[in-house]
Formats: sequence, structure tokens, C-alpha cells
Amino acid sequence: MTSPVKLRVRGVSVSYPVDGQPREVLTPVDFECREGEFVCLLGPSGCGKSTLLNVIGGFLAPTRGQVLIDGQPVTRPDPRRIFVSQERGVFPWLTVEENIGFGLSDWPAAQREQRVEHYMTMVGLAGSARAYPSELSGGMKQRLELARALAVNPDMLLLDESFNALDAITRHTLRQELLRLWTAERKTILFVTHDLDEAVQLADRVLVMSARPGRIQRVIAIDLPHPRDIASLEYLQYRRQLLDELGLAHRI
Ligand SMILES: Nc1ncnc2c1ncn2[C@@H]1O[C@H](COP(=O)(O)OP(=O)(O)OP(=O)(O)O)[C@@H](O)[C@H]1O
Repeated sequence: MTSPVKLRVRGVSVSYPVDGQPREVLTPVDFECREGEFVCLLGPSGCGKSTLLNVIGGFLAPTRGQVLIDGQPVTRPDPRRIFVSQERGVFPWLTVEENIGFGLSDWPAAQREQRVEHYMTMVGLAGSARAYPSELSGGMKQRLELARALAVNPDMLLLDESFNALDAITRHTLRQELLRLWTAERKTILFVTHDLDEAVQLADRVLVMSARPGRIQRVIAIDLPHPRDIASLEYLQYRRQLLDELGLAHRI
């Protein structure tokens, strides 16, 4: 049985004023995401991935077009849809554990504590519970953001290059953890990346975007069960297909 459509992006385009002239960064973008789907947006730097995610998150109004979530037009950010990006950051005046517990203020204290502990340990920050963000490395801050997002149990996660500043081992661990959560709770996940392997390892579908003005150039369904064997022929074929699509196949 196919799940209902969670997200509908209809004819979304965005122009920014540059030197008094509108410059189009997204040309009409149309796609749908089903409930519980894991979709990666993959494309070259500057193609408008973050812009698109900002529109979907309700942080930016499109120049034209519309975004619908659960059939309702998106007009502003909604706490049920958590946006994790490098820029938005964590609250600098709260400690690690307070940051993770921030969205859980109406939970009973014991359950809140347990949940904070769980996500803090999951991202490897249990030893820094009382530290402030200024005392953390870039990668630790990113892990903190992810823990804070997951702790509030959103129905949709919008992740913008969220694993970017992480070392390879932490990156791998968090990918596994994200997949585990996704399998257990079937959240709808939209994951922006320019890491091709991240896309093949995680996604049900990869939306490949063209260079600016960004549009969906190709949709590639990754029909492989998890955990994915990154040395398998099928995996390498998908990887090759994405390289081709990005025009990189003969340059590496
Ligand atoms: N506020 C703004 N005003 C003018 N131009 C902007 C603004 N924000 C983004 N842009 C431009 O829009 C284009 C798309 O930017 P965006 O950040 O969405 O791309 P991206 O695909 O996420 O890039 P990256 O992978 O490098 O993060 C870029 O050319 C950028 O310079």
C-alpha cells in the first residue's frame, strides 16, 4: 500500500533582487513526497537547495507557486517540522542538556530527563551535558542540533547539509542512527546534501537538481534495502548513475 502524500511542491520559483534586478535561483520546481519517505535533494553548490528547503520550512515565501503539507498551504514555520541547518544554530545561552530539552518544556520532568539523556548519548555528547555551545567544536554543535531536533519527535525533518562538519566516523554513526529512527518511526525526511554517497546510502529517492536556476533535473529511485552494501554492484551502479546525472562521470 502506498502512503498518503505528505508534501506537495507546486510550481515553486524564487527570485532574489540583485543590483535592482530579479535573479531567478529556482525555476519552477514540482515534486511530491509521501509520508514516511526519505528524499535527498542533491545538486551542485548554489543551485538553490537551501532556498527550496527554506520555502518548504515556511521561512521564505516563494516568488511563485505553493507548498502544501498534509494538504495545507505552508505560510510560516511550524514546530512539527524541524529544520536543522548550520546557520540556525543552537541557543548559546543554554547548556547542551538544556538545548536538547528546550522543546520538551511541557513534558513531566522524569520523562524529559530520560529523553534528553537518550538523545545526548546517541549523538555522543553525554560527557558535555553542562557545556555551553561556545565550548563545543563545530561538529559537536551540529550533533547537538540534530539531537535537539530529534528529541521533539517532529513529523517531518528538513535537514540541510546537517552532517557536513562531522568527521567520517561520526557522520557514519549518525547516518545509521537517522536510518534506525526513520525505520522505527517512519518520519518524512527531506535531506539536502551535495555528498553523492550520502544520497545513495540514505534515500528512497534522490532528486537531482540542475545548476542555477535550480530545477529538478532527474528523480532517481534507489531500490535497495537497508543496510546498503556500499561495495555491491547495485550500489555502485546507482552511484555511477548519479555521477552521470551530475556530469561528473568522466572527470573523476
Ligand atoms: N538572500 C539572498 N539574496 C540574493 N541571492 C541569494 C540569497 N540567498 C541565496 N542567494 C543565491 O541563491 C543561489 C542559491 O543559494 P542556495 O543557498 O539556496 O544554494 P545551495 O544549493 O543550497 O548551495 P550550497 O550547496 O552551496 O549550500 C546562490 O546563487 C546564492 O548566491
